[in-house]
This record gives sequence, structure tokens and C-alpha cells, in this order.
Amino acid sequence: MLKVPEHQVAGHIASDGKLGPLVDDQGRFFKPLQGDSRGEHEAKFYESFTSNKKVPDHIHRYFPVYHGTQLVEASDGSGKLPHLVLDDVVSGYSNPSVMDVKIGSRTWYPDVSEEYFKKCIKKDKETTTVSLGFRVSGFKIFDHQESSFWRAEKKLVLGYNAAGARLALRKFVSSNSPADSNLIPNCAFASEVYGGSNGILVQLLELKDWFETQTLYHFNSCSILMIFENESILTKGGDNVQAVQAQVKLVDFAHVLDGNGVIDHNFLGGLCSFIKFIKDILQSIDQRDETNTSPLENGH
Ligand SMILES: O=P(O)(O)O[C@@H]1[C@@H](OP(=O)(O)O)[C@H](OP(=O)(O)O)[C@H](O)[C@H](OP(=O)(O)O)[C@H]1OP(=O)(O)O
Ligand SMILES: Nc1ncnc2c1ncn2[C@@H]1O[C@H](COP(=O)(O)OP(=O)(O)O)[C@@H](O)[C@H]1O
Repeated sequence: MLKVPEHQVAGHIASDGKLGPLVDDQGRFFKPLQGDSRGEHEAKFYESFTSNKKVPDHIHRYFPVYHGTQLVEASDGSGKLPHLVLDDVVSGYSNPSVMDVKIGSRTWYPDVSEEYFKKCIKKDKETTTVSLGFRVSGFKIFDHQESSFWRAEKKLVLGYNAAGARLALRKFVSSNSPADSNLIPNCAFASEVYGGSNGILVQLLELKDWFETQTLYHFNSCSILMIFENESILTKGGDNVQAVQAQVKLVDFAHVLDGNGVIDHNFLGGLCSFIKFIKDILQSIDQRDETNTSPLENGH
């Protein structure tokens, strides 16, 4: 039985009879092929990427596993439609906090229609895409105090300036109530989620290393998904080690182009900028911890 994904944070959502992705209970994510050429384009990307021997194994793990396409009943009631069948990258978590960050200082690319170009550039200027090289597209946090999810309002998220984006990245890894906008995010989970030997920063740096040399694809309008389970951190691990893990995944390949031997400077630049924001948060935590350590503990 397919159902609407509980943890989707951006993109087209299958609610109120609209077309959007579905999930099963076996850990599969079904993304409908969009009516124009975008869906087929994304399927072609996955076929090319999955079989591309030039892509190193350690990079493949940042992409959802692709299982081909399948005809399934669409969420909008229009009957059977082809869907991409992907691994549901949040299926291993009980209460995942998830953020979608669209990377790049532009979402348009050469040869798009005038209409599409205008739509993209308007959104790019109104959001932090142009100014920062990325924009937060949506996020949800598991609020362990309330034992429920808190979801950022789409309109507010798309209205963030640089300070708003920074605050959202801090809030995402905080344990104090996300609903209370007067609380300063405490970044309680920052060192486990963003830092550490398997944390988000290390993963982003590994991706950056690849983007510094890869000229196979240009990842226009593609997103980084960040996923983690904050409850597992609070209970110091829990039983499921896999679930504790903070993960970076790339999603949305409807606008990927052939790299033609050229570096993807749009994605690489945005990724570097995003990394700087994550590093700044980690640095501010380190400074705070140093300040909070008493002189005695410091050995003075
Ligand atoms: O429909 P909208 O206005 O919500 O725009 C979608 C974007 O939502 P946003 O408002 O930027 O959060 C949406 O962005 P997110 O996935 O939410 O980051 C996509 O860009 C989507 O286009 P595509 O499926 O990648 O071709 C965009 O869909 P299209 O309008 O291009 O179909
Ligand atoms: N493989 C996946 N597993 C789990 N969730 C996913 C997966 N792919 C996408 N999502 C969720 O769906 C959202 C939208 O995906 P995306 O591919 O960007 O769709 P759209 O083309 O509608 O923008 C993402 O922000 C994420 O929350």
C-alpha cells in the first residue's frame, strides 16, 4: 500500500489530490515522472549515473539507490503513471529531522525557455540563491520535548535572508523548542550532527573534493538533504547505530546536464558557501564551550 511520505520537506507534495511522491513500507520512494520532459530526464540521469564507472563508489553513496521506473497508481487519482523507484532515504529513521537545501547561485541554465528563466531568476533573487549560492527549501525537526514534529512554514523559509538561513541551520540542530521564535537556538546537537568523524561537515567535504574535479554532470537545481535522528543522540546511541547517523544525500536531478568536461562551478561554489555556514556554526560552538569551561578546568 503506497502512502504520502511523512517526512517530505520540499518539492511537489501529494496532498489534496495533487501529484507527488509516494512511499511503501519496504523503504521505497516513488517519484512520479513529471508530465513534461523533466521526469524522463531525471530517469535518464539515474540510469547514466548508476552505471557510470567513472563515479567513485564513495560518491555513489550520497545518491538514493535507483530501482528503475514502475507504473503505479498516482497520488492525484489520475490512474497509473510511471514513477521513479528510489530508496527512501529516511526509511531507516523513526523520527528524522530533515532539511532540503537547494545548491547553486542560479537554478536556471543555458537553453531553458524565456518563461522558465524568468521564473527561476525571480525566485533566485528573492531567496538566498543569488546572494549565498544556496537556499533552504524546507525543513522539519523532531521536537523531543513535545514528542512531535515541527515543520518550518514554506513562505517563511523562502523569505530567508542570510541571517535567516544561518538561524535555520542553527535551529535544525537545537534541542530547545523550535516553535518558540524568541528562543535562541542552543545548537545542542551541532557537534554530533554537523561535526565528528562521520558528521555532515565531513560528508560535505568529501562531496566537495569530488566536485572540484568532476566534469561528468552539472547538477542544476539539485538539493542536499540533511537527515539525522536527534532522539538517538539524546539517549546516547540507542540500539540502532545506523539511525543515529547524520546523513547527506543529493536529490532532484530533473535539471542535470552533461558536464562536457567542464567543472560544475555553480554547484561547487554553492557547496563551498554552504560548508562555510556549517563550519561557522561548529566554530561558534567550540568558542562557546571554551568560554564556558572554568579556569580550573582549563588547568589554570
Ligand atoms: O512549483 P513551485 O513554485 O513550488 O516550484 C518548485 C520548487 O519549489 P520551491 O518553491 O522552490 O520550494 C521546487 O523546489 P524544491 O524541490 O522545493 O527545492 C522545484 O524547483 C520544482 O521544480 P523541479 O521539480 O525541480 O523541476 C519547482 O516546481 P516547478 O514550478 O518548476 O514545477
Ligand atoms: N529518495 C528519497 N527518499 C526520501 N525522501 C526523498 C527522496 N527524494 C526526495 N525526497 C523528499 O522529497 C522532497 C522533494 O524531492 P525532489 O526530488 O526535490 O522533488 P521535486 O522535483 O518535486 O522538487 C525532498 O525535499 C525530500 O524531502
